[in-house]
Amino acid sequence: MTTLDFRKYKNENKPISMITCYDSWSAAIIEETDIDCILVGDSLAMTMHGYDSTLPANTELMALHTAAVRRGAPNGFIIGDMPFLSFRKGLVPAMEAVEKIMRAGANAVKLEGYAGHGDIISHIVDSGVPVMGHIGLTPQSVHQLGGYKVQGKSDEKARELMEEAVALEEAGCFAVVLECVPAPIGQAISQKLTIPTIGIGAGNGCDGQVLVLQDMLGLNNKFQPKFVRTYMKGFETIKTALNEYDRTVKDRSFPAEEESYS
Ligand SMILES: Nc1nc(=O)c2c([nH]1)NC[C@@H]1CN(c3ccc(C(=O)N[C@@H](CCC(=O)O)C(=O)O)cc3)CN21
Ligand SMILES: CC(C)C(=O)C(=O)O
Ligand SMILES: [Mg+2]
Repeated sequence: MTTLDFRKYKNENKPISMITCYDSWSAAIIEETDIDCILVGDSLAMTMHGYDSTLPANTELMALHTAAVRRGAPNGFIIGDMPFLSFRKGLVPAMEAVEKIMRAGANAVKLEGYAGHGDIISHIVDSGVPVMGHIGLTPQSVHQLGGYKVQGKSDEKARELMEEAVALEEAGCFAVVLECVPAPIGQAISQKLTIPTIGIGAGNGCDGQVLVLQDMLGLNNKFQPKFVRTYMKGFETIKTALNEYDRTVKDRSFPAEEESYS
Protein backbone atom coordinates (compact mmCIF):
# COMPACT_ATOMS: atom_id res chain seq x y z
CA MET A 1 0.00 0.00 0.00
CA THR A 2 1.16 3.51 -0.87
CA THR A 3 -0.63 6.84 -0.89
CA LEU A 4 -1.12 6.34 -4.64
CA ASP A 5 -3.06 3.14 -3.94
CA PHE A 6 -5.60 5.02 -1.85
CA ARG A 7 -6.75 6.99 -4.89
CA LYS A 8 -6.46 3.88 -7.08
CA TYR A 9 -8.68 1.86 -4.74
CA LYS A 10 -11.27 4.63 -4.84
CA ASN A 11 -11.15 4.86 -8.63
CA GLU A 12 -11.58 1.08 -8.87
CA ASN A 13 -14.40 1.19 -6.31
CA LYS A 14 -12.37 -1.13 -4.07
CA PRO A 15 -13.03 -0.61 -0.33
CA ILE A 16 -10.05 0.23 1.89
CA SER A 17 -9.77 -1.57 5.24
CA MET A 18 -7.98 0.13 8.11
CA ILE A 19 -7.52 -1.08 11.67
CA THR A 20 -5.96 0.55 14.71
CA CYS A 21 -2.91 -1.08 16.23
CA TYR A 22 -0.67 0.01 19.06
CA ASP A 23 1.87 -2.73 19.70
CA SER A 24 4.28 -5.15 18.05
CA TRP A 25 2.51 -8.45 18.61
CA SER A 26 -0.83 -7.40 17.16
CA ALA A 27 1.00 -5.60 14.33
CA ALA A 28 2.67 -8.91 13.42
CA ILE A 29 -0.77 -10.56 13.18
CA ILE A 30 -2.20 -7.71 11.09
CA GLU A 31 0.83 -7.89 8.77
CA GLU A 32 -0.25 -11.47 7.91
CA THR A 33 -3.80 -10.37 6.96
CA ASP A 34 -5.36 -8.68 3.91
CA ILE A 35 -6.00 -5.43 5.85
CA ASP A 36 -4.78 -2.47 3.81
CA CYS A 37 -3.41 -0.08 6.41
CA ILE A 38 -2.73 0.42 10.11
CA LEU A 39 -3.64 3.42 12.23
CA VAL A 40 -1.64 4.07 15.37
CA GLY A 41 -4.55 6.05 16.82
CA ASP A 42 -4.41 8.33 19.83
CA SER A 43 -7.32 6.16 21.05
CA LEU A 44 -4.41 4.19 22.54
CA ALA A 45 -4.69 6.59 25.49
CA MET A 46 -8.04 4.92 26.20
CA THR A 47 -7.58 1.33 24.99
CA MET A 48 -3.99 0.80 26.13
CA HIS A 49 -3.52 3.23 29.00
CA GLY A 50 -6.99 3.30 30.55
CA TYR A 51 -7.69 7.02 30.29
CA ASP A 52 -11.24 8.19 29.60
CA SER A 53 -10.30 10.41 26.65
CA THR A 54 -7.55 10.76 24.02
CA LEU A 55 -6.23 14.00 25.53
CA PRO A 56 -3.44 12.40 27.62
CA ALA A 57 -1.67 11.03 24.51
CA ASN A 58 1.39 13.11 23.63
CA THR A 59 3.91 12.99 20.79
CA GLU A 60 6.44 10.89 22.74
CA LEU A 61 3.78 8.26 23.51
CA MET A 62 2.56 8.22 19.90
CA ALA A 63 6.13 7.81 18.64
CA LEU A 64 6.81 4.98 21.12
CA HIS A 65 3.75 3.03 19.97
CA THR A 66 4.40 3.82 16.29
CA ALA A 67 7.92 2.39 16.59
CA ALA A 68 6.54 -0.77 18.27
CA VAL A 69 3.98 -1.23 15.49
CA ARG A 70 6.66 -0.69 12.83
CA ARG A 71 8.85 -3.41 14.39
CA GLY A 72 5.89 -5.80 14.28
CA ALA A 73 4.76 -4.84 10.78
CA PRO A 74 7.91 -3.91 8.83
CA ASN A 75 6.01 -3.71 5.52
CA GLY A 76 2.69 -2.21 6.63
CA PHE A 77 1.35 1.21 5.63
CA ILE A 78 1.24 2.96 9.00
CA ILE A 79 -0.60 6.20 9.74
CA GLY A 80 0.28 7.89 13.03
CA ASP A 81 -2.18 10.18 14.83
CA MET A 82 -0.94 13.65 15.72
CA PRO A 83 -1.98 13.93 19.39
CA PHE A 84 -3.96 16.63 21.18
CA LEU A 85 -2.61 20.16 20.52
CA SER A 86 0.62 18.88 18.92
CA PHE A 87 -0.22 20.73 15.67
CA ARG A 88 -1.79 23.77 17.35
CA LYS A 89 1.31 25.45 18.80
CA GLY A 90 2.70 26.91 15.63
CA LEU A 91 4.46 25.58 12.59
CA VAL A 92 7.83 24.63 14.12
CA PRO A 93 6.45 22.60 17.06
CA ALA A 94 3.96 20.98 14.66
CA MET A 95 6.78 19.96 12.31
CA GLU A 96 8.83 18.64 15.23
CA ALA A 97 5.89 16.43 16.20
CA VAL A 98 5.48 15.25 12.59
CA GLU A 99 9.20 14.49 12.50
CA LYS A 100 9.06 12.36 15.68
CA ILE A 101 6.13 10.31 14.41
CA MET A 102 7.60 9.84 10.93
CA ARG A 103 11.07 8.95 12.26
CA ALA A 104 9.38 6.41 14.57
CA GLY A 105 8.27 4.59 11.43
CA ALA A 106 4.97 6.06 10.18
CA ASN A 107 4.25 6.46 6.46
CA ALA A 108 1.77 9.28 7.05
CA VAL A 109 0.20 11.35 9.82
CA LYS A 110 -3.44 12.00 10.63
CA LEU A 111 -4.76 15.07 12.38
CA GLU A 112 -8.18 16.15 13.55
CA GLY A 113 -10.17 19.05 12.08
CA TYR A 114 -9.48 21.73 9.52
CA ALA A 115 -10.40 25.20 10.81
CA GLY A 116 -7.33 27.04 12.07
CA HIS A 117 -4.70 24.65 10.78
CA GLY A 118 -5.27 24.39 7.02
CA ASP A 119 -1.92 26.16 6.56
CA ILE A 120 -0.13 23.61 8.74
CA ILE A 121 -1.70 20.71 6.82
CA SER A 122 -0.48 22.23 3.53
CA HIS A 123 2.99 22.76 5.00
CA ILE A 124 3.21 19.12 6.16
CA VAL A 125 2.07 17.93 2.72
CA ASP A 126 4.52 20.31 0.98
CA SER A 127 7.26 18.84 3.20
CA GLY A 128 6.67 15.44 1.62
CA VAL A 129 4.68 13.91 4.46
CA PRO A 130 1.28 12.46 3.52
CA VAL A 131 -1.60 13.73 5.65
CA MET A 132 -4.88 11.98 6.40
CA GLY A 133 -7.67 14.33 7.50
CA HIS A 134 -10.23 13.52 10.20
CA ILE A 135 -13.59 15.27 10.58
CA GLY A 136 -17.01 14.66 12.12
CA LEU A 137 -16.59 13.43 15.68
CA THR A 138 -13.09 14.60 16.54
CA PRO A 139 -12.41 13.07 19.99
CA GLN A 140 -9.68 15.61 20.86
CA SER A 141 -12.51 18.21 20.93
CA VAL A 142 -14.73 16.11 23.22
CA HIS A 143 -15.03 18.87 25.80
CA GLN A 144 -16.16 21.37 23.19
CA LEU A 145 -18.49 18.88 21.49
CA GLY A 146 -20.07 18.02 24.85
CA GLY A 147 -19.47 14.28 24.54
CA TYR A 148 -18.98 11.58 21.93
CA LYS A 149 -22.02 12.38 19.79
CA VAL A 150 -22.99 11.89 16.17
CA GLN A 151 -22.00 15.02 14.19
CA GLY A 152 -23.52 16.76 11.16
CA LYS A 153 -27.14 16.06 12.04
CA SER A 154 -28.56 19.46 10.96
CA ASP A 155 -28.45 20.61 7.35
CA GLU A 156 -26.15 23.47 8.31
CA LYS A 157 -23.72 21.22 10.22
CA ALA A 158 -23.76 18.77 7.31
CA ARG A 159 -22.87 21.61 4.92
CA GLU A 160 -20.00 22.65 7.19
CA LEU A 161 -18.70 19.07 7.19
CA MET A 162 -18.82 18.98 3.39
CA GLU A 163 -16.90 22.28 3.23
CA GLU A 164 -14.24 20.96 5.61
CA ALA A 165 -13.90 17.76 3.59
CA VAL A 166 -13.41 19.70 0.35
CA ALA A 167 -10.90 22.02 2.06
CA LEU A 168 -8.91 19.00 3.32
CA GLU A 169 -8.76 17.59 -0.20
CA GLU A 170 -7.63 20.99 -1.52
CA ALA A 171 -4.99 21.22 1.22
CA GLY A 172 -3.49 18.01 -0.19
CA CYS A 173 -4.73 15.25 2.12
CA PHE A 174 -4.55 11.79 0.55
CA ALA A 175 -7.60 10.50 2.45
CA VAL A 176 -9.97 11.62 5.18
CA VAL A 177 -11.55 9.85 8.15
CA LEU A 178 -15.25 10.55 8.71
CA GLU A 179 -16.19 9.70 12.28
CA CYS A 180 -19.76 9.35 13.58
CA VAL A 181 -21.81 11.13 10.93
CA PRO A 182 -25.17 10.06 9.47
CA ALA A 183 -24.74 7.57 6.61
CA PRO A 184 -26.26 9.93 3.97
CA ILE A 185 -23.66 12.60 4.89
CA GLY A 186 -20.85 10.04 4.71
CA GLN A 187 -22.05 8.99 1.28
CA ALA A 188 -22.48 12.57 -0.01
CA ILE A 189 -18.95 13.54 1.09
CA SER A 190 -17.51 10.35 -0.42
CA GLN A 191 -19.20 11.09 -3.74
CA LYS A 192 -18.00 14.69 -3.76
CA LEU A 193 -14.31 14.01 -2.97
CA THR A 194 -11.74 12.50 -5.32
CA ILE A 195 -9.69 11.28 -2.32
CA PRO A 196 -11.07 8.30 -0.39
CA THR A 197 -13.07 8.62 2.81
CA ILE A 198 -12.47 6.12 5.62
CA GLY A 199 -15.55 5.85 7.80
CA ILE A 200 -16.07 4.92 11.43
CA GLY A 201 -19.75 5.18 12.25
CA ALA A 202 -20.23 6.96 8.91
CA GLY A 203 -22.16 4.32 7.00
CA ASN A 204 -21.65 2.08 4.04
CA GLY A 205 -21.17 4.86 1.48
CA CYS A 206 -17.60 5.59 2.56
CA ASP A 207 -14.64 4.41 0.47
CA GLY A 208 -13.18 2.48 3.39
CA GLN A 209 -13.78 1.60 7.03
CA VAL A 210 -11.75 1.75 10.21
CA LEU A 211 -12.38 0.13 13.58
CA VAL A 212 -10.41 0.00 16.79
CA LEU A 213 -8.77 -3.46 17.00
CA GLN A 214 -9.83 -4.11 20.60
CA ASP A 215 -13.44 -3.18 19.76
CA MET A 216 -13.78 -5.54 16.80
CA LEU A 217 -12.07 -8.36 18.70
CA GLY A 218 -14.59 -8.00 21.51
CA LEU A 219 -11.91 -7.13 24.05
CA ASN A 220 -13.53 -3.88 25.04
CA ASN A 221 -16.46 -5.03 27.16
CA LYS A 222 -17.34 -1.55 28.39
CA PHE A 223 -17.35 0.22 24.99
CA GLN A 224 -20.21 -0.68 22.67
CA PRO A 225 -21.25 2.22 20.43
CA LYS A 226 -23.67 1.47 17.61
CA PHE A 227 -21.01 1.40 14.87
CA VAL A 228 -18.89 -1.41 16.37
CA ARG A 229 -19.22 -4.94 15.02
CA THR A 230 -17.46 -7.56 17.13
CA TYR A 231 -15.91 -10.34 15.08
CA MET A 232 -14.72 -12.37 18.07
CA LYS A 233 -15.67 -12.78 21.72
CA GLY A 234 -12.14 -11.79 22.73
CA PHE A 235 -12.76 -10.93 26.36
CA GLU A 236 -14.45 -14.27 27.14
CA THR A 237 -11.98 -16.29 25.03
CA ILE A 238 -8.96 -14.81 26.81
CA LYS A 239 -10.61 -15.07 30.22
CA THR A 240 -11.28 -18.78 29.60
CA ALA A 241 -7.65 -19.38 28.58
CA LEU A 242 -6.35 -17.57 31.67
CA ASN A 243 -8.61 -19.56 33.97
CA GLU A 244 -7.49 -22.77 32.26
CA TYR A 245 -3.85 -21.80 32.93
CA ASP A 246 -4.71 -21.04 36.55
CA ARG A 247 -6.49 -24.38 36.94
CA THR A 248 -3.59 -26.39 35.47
CA VAL A 249 -1.08 -24.64 37.74
CA LYS A 250 -3.20 -25.34 40.79
CA ASP A 251 -3.92 -29.00 39.92
CA ARG A 252 -0.19 -29.40 39.07
CA SER A 253 -0.95 -30.68 35.54
CA PHE A 254 1.17 -27.78 34.23
CA PRO A 255 4.04 -28.06 33.52
CA ALA A 256 3.97 -31.62 32.16
CA GLU A 257 7.10 -33.68 31.55
CA GLU A 258 7.38 -32.45 27.93
CA GLU A 259 7.29 -28.88 29.20
CA SER A 260 10.16 -29.57 31.61
CA TYR A 261 13.95 -29.97 31.10
CA SER A 262 15.53 -33.32 31.98
N1 LIG B 1 -12.03 1.87 21.87
C1 LIG B 1 -12.31 2.98 21.20
N2 LIG B 1 -13.02 2.88 20.06
C2 LIG B 1 -13.32 3.99 19.33
O1 LIG B 1 -13.97 3.87 18.27
C3 LIG B 1 -12.87 5.26 19.80
C4 LIG B 1 -12.10 5.30 20.98
N3 LIG B 1 -11.86 4.15 21.67
N4 LIG B 1 -11.59 6.46 21.47
C5 LIG B 1 -11.63 7.63 20.63
C6 LIG B 1 -12.88 7.70 19.89
C7 LIG B 1 -14.11 7.93 20.74
N5 LIG B 1 -15.13 7.30 19.95
C8 LIG B 1 -16.47 7.22 20.31
C9 LIG B 1 -16.83 7.13 21.65
C10 LIG B 1 -18.17 7.01 22.00
C11 LIG B 1 -19.17 7.00 21.02
C12 LIG B 1 -20.60 6.89 21.43
O2 LIG B 1 -20.89 6.62 22.56
N6 LIG B 1 -21.54 7.08 20.49
C13 LIG B 1 -22.99 7.02 20.74
C14 LIG B 1 -23.65 8.01 19.81
C15 LIG B 1 -24.68 8.82 20.54
C16 LIG B 1 -25.41 9.72 19.56
O3 LIG B 1 -26.41 9.22 18.99
O4 LIG B 1 -25.01 10.88 19.35
C17 LIG B 1 -23.55 5.62 20.46
O5 LIG B 1 -24.40 5.20 21.23
O6 LIG B 1 -23.16 4.98 19.46
C18 LIG B 1 -18.79 7.11 19.69
C19 LIG B 1 -17.43 7.20 19.34
C20 LIG B 1 -14.58 6.65 18.80
N7 LIG B 1 -13.19 6.46 19.16
C1 LIG C 1 -10.96 6.02 15.69
C2 LIG C 1 -9.81 6.41 14.81
C3 LIG C 1 -10.25 7.06 13.55
C4 LIG C 1 -8.81 7.27 15.56
O1 LIG C 1 -8.57 8.42 15.27
C5 LIG C 1 -8.12 6.65 16.69
O2 LIG C 1 -8.17 5.41 16.85
O3 LIG C 1 -7.47 7.40 17.44
MG1 LIG D 1 -7.47 9.43 16.80
